[in-house]
Amino acid sequence: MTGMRTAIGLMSGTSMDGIDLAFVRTDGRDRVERGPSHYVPYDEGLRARWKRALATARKITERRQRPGDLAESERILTLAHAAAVKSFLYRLGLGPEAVDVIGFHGQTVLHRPDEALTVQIGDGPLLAEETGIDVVYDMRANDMAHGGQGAPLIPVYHAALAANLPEGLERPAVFVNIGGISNLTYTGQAGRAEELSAFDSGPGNMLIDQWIEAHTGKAFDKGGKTAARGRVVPALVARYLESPFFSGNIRRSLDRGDFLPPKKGAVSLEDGARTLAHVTAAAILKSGGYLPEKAKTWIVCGGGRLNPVIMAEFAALAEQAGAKVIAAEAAGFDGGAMEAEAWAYLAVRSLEGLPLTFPGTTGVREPVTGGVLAAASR
Ligand SMILES: Nc1ncnc2c1ncn2[C@@H]1O[C@H](COP(=O)(O)OP(=O)(O)OP(=O)(O)O)[C@@H](O)[C@H]1O
Ligand SMILES: CC(=O)N[C@H]1[C@@H]2OC[C@@H](O2)[C@@H](O)[C@@H]1O[C@H](C)C(=O)O
Repeated sequence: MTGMRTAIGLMSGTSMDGIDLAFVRTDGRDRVERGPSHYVPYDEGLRARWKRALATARKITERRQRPGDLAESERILTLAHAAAVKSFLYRLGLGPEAVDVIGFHGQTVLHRPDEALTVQIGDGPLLAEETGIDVVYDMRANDMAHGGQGAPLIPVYHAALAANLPEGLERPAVFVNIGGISNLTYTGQAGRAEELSAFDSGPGNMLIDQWIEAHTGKAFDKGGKTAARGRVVPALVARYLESPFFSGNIRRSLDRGDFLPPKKGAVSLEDGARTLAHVTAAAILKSGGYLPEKAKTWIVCGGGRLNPVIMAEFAALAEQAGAKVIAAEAAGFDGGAMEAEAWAYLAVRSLEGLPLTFPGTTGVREPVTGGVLAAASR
């Protein structure tokens, strides 16, 4: 029988708000025991640094290039992750020997699937040295080398979770992550990886975040309070939904720069926030039309589930389509930790040489494994 391993997954997503950590015991197949999770927010200085890194990274033409101060940012990001791992272990009363492997996502600073170019800053060997734990990192590269779009990678973890969906939940159930960007996973009737159908579905919170920050200096619309005071501006919604991304072409994954917030002054702060919350929900429904079957239940994870206006807009649109929207917690999962859990699971799959991606997830030619191992010297 294949053994279980303990892993910590680390996710610094496109919202660039902080580091999610999760502890998982798994065989990298269908056995998954979810453990505790933790979150370490970035301070304003770091968030500003990652934003500058996105601009600097536009110069990159080959994924190993680190123009300007990107190498320094990579080191700072890695050390922030090492500190987060140490504080997580300290809280759990564990030492590094209790963990077999870390799954390290790093920070995406550039994603151009059409040019087979995806760049995550994050120094795996440095993280292994700092923590004393083996690290699997750079999990998107091998997929791209085999014709995939390098994202999304979470679907194979959704497939493992789908094996344990609660009774009474109407199928098909589709996982939706509403992070900076949103993405969908249809796991198929049997929850088998070969039946997976997954792709990015549109802007998640990133437009709302940028809109709120430009007007108020705050990082996001906490509790959807600003959006709740506004109204939907249909002409603005139409402009977003007319994007060729929604017309069923071949793009399965998005970059932060693929959608931009409205120009300041185009509409009021409140109407902008409300309209963008509607766009987030409408984009999911629109992209959901390309799944093999219509969703009956949408299981929402990611920070967007904490924005009641996004959730209300989504629930209303889903109801018109005969479906229900529930937060991941209502299905027994942790909607905040799911991506970090996935990175722990993927790291174990990588060690096992199991595929991370499939034709139905990233468009890769055939199922491929991925990730690079940086061994710790213990
Ligand atoms: N209490 C809240 N009220 C409203 N919105 C919230 C709340 N908490 C988090 N969010 C939103 O969720 C975002 C963070 O979501 P999440 O951590 O899932 O994104 P991510 O993992 O960085 O992105 P991705 O999944 O695209 O990589 C925040 O930037 C904010 O927009
Ligand atoms: C290139 C990149 O970092 N993509 C992210 C982003 O954030 C959400 C969506 O776009 C998803 O495709 C992906 O992250 C998740 C964790 C994934 O790969 O499954």
